[in-house]
Amino acid sequence: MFKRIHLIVLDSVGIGAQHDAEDFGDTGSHTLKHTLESHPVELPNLARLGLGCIDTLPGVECSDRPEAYYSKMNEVSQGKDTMTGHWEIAGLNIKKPFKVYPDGFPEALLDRIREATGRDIVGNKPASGTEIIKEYGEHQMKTGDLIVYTSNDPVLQIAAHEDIIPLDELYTICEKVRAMTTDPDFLVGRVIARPYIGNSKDNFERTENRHDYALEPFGKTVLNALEENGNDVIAIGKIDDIFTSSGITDAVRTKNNNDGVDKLLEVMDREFTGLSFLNLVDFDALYGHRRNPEGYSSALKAFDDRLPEIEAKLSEDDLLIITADHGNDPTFEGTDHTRESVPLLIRHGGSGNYGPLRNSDTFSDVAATIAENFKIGYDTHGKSLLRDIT
Ligand SMILES: O=P(O)(O)O[C@H]1O[C@H](CO)[C@@H](O)[C@H]1O
Ligand SMILES: [Mn+2]
Ligand SMILES: [Mn+2]
Repeated sequence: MFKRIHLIVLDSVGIGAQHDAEDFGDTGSHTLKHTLESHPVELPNLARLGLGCIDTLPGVECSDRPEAYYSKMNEVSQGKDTMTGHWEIAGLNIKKPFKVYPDGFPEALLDRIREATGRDIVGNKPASGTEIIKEYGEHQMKTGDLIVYTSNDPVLQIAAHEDIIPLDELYTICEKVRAMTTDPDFLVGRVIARPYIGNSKDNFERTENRHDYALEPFGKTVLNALEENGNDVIAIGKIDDIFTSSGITDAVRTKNNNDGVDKLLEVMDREFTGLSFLNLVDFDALYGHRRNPEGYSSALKAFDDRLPEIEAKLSEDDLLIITADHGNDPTFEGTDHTRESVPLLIRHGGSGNYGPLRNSDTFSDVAATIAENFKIGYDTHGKSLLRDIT
């Protein structure tokens, strides 16, 4: 039994279209391969763990003596968004896809928002967040209207210039809209505050004051089971938002991927028993959705550079699990997530009998592994990998 499990989600770092990718319009997507083909970088530490043995990846050799267990996992849930991916990692199977709004939100909902906020609304369509502020930002600066938009993800996003709609007000508006969008008529997976600054469409820039308002997970997760059992569950980065704090005993905020690794290292220095759970969102938010393979490659390299610092803190009582929540191939058409399998890398502080694990039919194998390790009798459709981890 490991005293602590450190789970890292590399947000959107998929490893190739999974068997049902066609149903999602994502045939042929492959985040890691296409990113590395487009902008080659060396990932010596991920290669050392065995990343290049999971699939053929340009520049990432399959190590003869991998220093981790490796495999890939498929997503069983009917969705490819962040909440669905993380909730499945934590043991749930989301059978009914979240509602999406390809034609914008219904007028009745917009009316409620207008009434509750005293502001009018522009946008109301699927859009890229950087494009929509170019389109409506100057209008917002003149009128104070809210810029509401969505994507292929189940999200209602509100972009607001920080000088026109102060952050406090934007957050209050998002909380109100969150409360309006939990019933089936207007169900939205996440409401997201998207503040930005600048004085014209040529220099608008989004800030790190983004805030996500998710829904409560649809069932009991392994995080809830851990908490009930008296274990620590330390959320780092977006994890607290993704689970609406449910099953989380402590939350640490982060500014970016690099800060996320810093915060994980600090958490690893603490005395605790249970789970640390980190999400590194920059891969997805800054590079995947922006279809920027060069930035994506650099972010992979930056994470790879820092991996030895994390490994150096692993004792024999610590298990490190690295995986992802969906794909977001920066070379693929559109600007949305891609339905992909995800890599799974697992190691502890000692020298294990490292090598391939069976592939997983569901991300919930991670939850089952955590549950078995902490002997908390959590019921999930996932199957534990623990007996193969020596
Ligand atoms: O284009 P931006 O605003 O970055 O939005 C992206 O971020 C959202 C939440 O992760 C996704 O649904 C995607 O639409
Ligand atoms: Mn994600
Ligand atoms: Mn995303």
